[in-house]
Amino acid sequence: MDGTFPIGARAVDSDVTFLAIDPSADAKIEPAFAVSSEADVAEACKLAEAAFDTFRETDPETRAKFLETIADEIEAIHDPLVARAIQESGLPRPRLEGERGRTTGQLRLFAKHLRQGTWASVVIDEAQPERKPAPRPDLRQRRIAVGPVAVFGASNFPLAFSVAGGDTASALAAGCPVVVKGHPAHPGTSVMVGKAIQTAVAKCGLPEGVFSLVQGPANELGAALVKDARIKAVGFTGSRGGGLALVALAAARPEPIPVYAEMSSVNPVLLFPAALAARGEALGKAYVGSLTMGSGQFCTNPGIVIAVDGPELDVFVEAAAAALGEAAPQVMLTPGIYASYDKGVAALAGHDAVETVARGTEAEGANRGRAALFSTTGKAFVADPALSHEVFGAASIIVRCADLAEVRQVLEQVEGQLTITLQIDEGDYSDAAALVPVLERKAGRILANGWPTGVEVAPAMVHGGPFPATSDPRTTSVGTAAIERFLRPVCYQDLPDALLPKAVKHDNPLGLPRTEG
Ligand SMILES: NC(=O)C1=CN([C@@H]2O[C@H](COP(=O)(O)OP(=O)(O)OC[C@H]3O[C@@H](n4cnc5c(N)ncnc54)[C@H](OP(=O)(O)O)[C@@H]3O)[C@@H](O)[C@H]2O)C=CC1
Ligand SMILES: O=C(O)CCC(=O)C(=O)O
Repeated sequence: MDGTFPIGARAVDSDVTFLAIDPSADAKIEPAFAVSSEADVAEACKLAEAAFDTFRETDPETRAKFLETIADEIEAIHDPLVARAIQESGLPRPRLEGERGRTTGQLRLFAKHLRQGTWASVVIDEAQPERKPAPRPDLRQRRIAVGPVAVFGASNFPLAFSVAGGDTASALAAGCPVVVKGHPAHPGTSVMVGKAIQTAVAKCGLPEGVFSLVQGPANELGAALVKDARIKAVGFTGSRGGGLALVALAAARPEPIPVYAEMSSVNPVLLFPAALAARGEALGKAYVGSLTMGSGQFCTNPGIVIAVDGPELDVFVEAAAAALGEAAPQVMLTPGIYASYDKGVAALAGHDAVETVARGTEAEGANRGRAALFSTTGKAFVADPALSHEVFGAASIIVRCADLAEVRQVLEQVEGQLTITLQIDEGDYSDAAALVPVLERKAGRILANGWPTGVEVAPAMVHGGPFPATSDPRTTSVGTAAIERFLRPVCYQDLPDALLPKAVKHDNPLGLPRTEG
């Protein structure tokens, strides 16, 4: 691996460099990576703009093959890629092996989706020249790519939400050239994947500007990318502060653009009485499994448990406390993320209305997050909105409510969420049904008798939700529906067939599914 980054077909170097940090050893690691300049950002955007009209009009089969070629190229570097990602993220091998599979799997899923063709949403309203009192014109609608897209790699998924992650896969599938701002926590992983995409662009004979990667440790770089007039949409996963900063930058441009930011979620879990009575102990253990997985560094992490107080809840809490008390500390992604976790845990531990129920075992070594379990009352939770804020890591708070009416009150207090989980048995169905309208208002995904971590990449998935889970609740960043963020409709009225794009020509040469009006 060298320290250059791909801009179009070139490998770009610089005298200004930065090093990755191995969070496990708390040490800087070689090699040095070139820091991209604002001129590199401008060059990447210029190439992306130049590539746009050709790339967006490639037929779906060409883009499907391109996505599959990216997946093949990533698979070809599996061993060194996973090894480098382990070093840069502190995440364990099985997790990163799985994440590599998820990354190539979602690229191939988008290839399949492109071949199915529904994404183009072709609608044909044939002309009705004889219609009275006025004839109807011939109207043909399809969706086209919005333009070059900026994607911000996420720190917590160095593969599946990073350079070739869901945002990039969906934007490329839509026909949008992509400029990625790599996360500075994993520059080596980013460069390896970036070069795999660069190779796939060349192998598929596509214009070089279809993909570029910029990276560096200062956020001015990302800001320059969002401000570049050639960028037409942004995909982001990270902090609420970071996401909102990008939303503000995009809105302040002379031409404002959409930012699809996935930010902050505490993913409430509701324990209903019959389920608690039947399997409180098993639920307590399983909850800690979901909470501590990956050191809790998932935006789907179950950060709040809500239940009616009583002896059945005590059984759950005791089982959870016992399991969490044995949880070994795990390396967190970056020293900064570890420090902010520690600060968040200390704030909860010092809160007058919060009891510390259990802590994981003592941490030895740097950047190790010690799991933390807290509890509070429904009343205290409703009185202090700070108790519902995300602490990114393996920390969670159990909210003990007086009755189901207070459960509802607590639920109304929480902000928009990616997920809400119900633990229910048949005896709970009528209580749960009464809450469904609240759940729908609050979350993008409602699940029963499972745990929110481990998002399925599938056509029906919604990985989104009302603010602050995302900046735009109308879409998803996981699953094939993510392509819709990067498409817009165009209507062709009475255009002669010779001028119509293939997608809406009279003889349908691409064989795309059509809705006839
Ligand atoms: N809910 C979730 O899914 C996640 C939440 N987080 C939260 O984010 C915290 C920090 O983690 P991190 O992953 O670094 O997330 P950040 O939001 O800080 O950073 C993500 C990316 O956005 C860029 N960025 C951030 N702020 C700006 C800005 N003002 N202008 C331009 N670019 C910006 C960063 O660049 P640069 O590094 O150069 O600043 C980085 O490339 C965690 O402690 C956690 O609380 C993190 C990951 C996932
Ligand atoms: O739980 C998952 O699989 C996905 C979580 C996620 O999207 C995130 O942490 O950013």
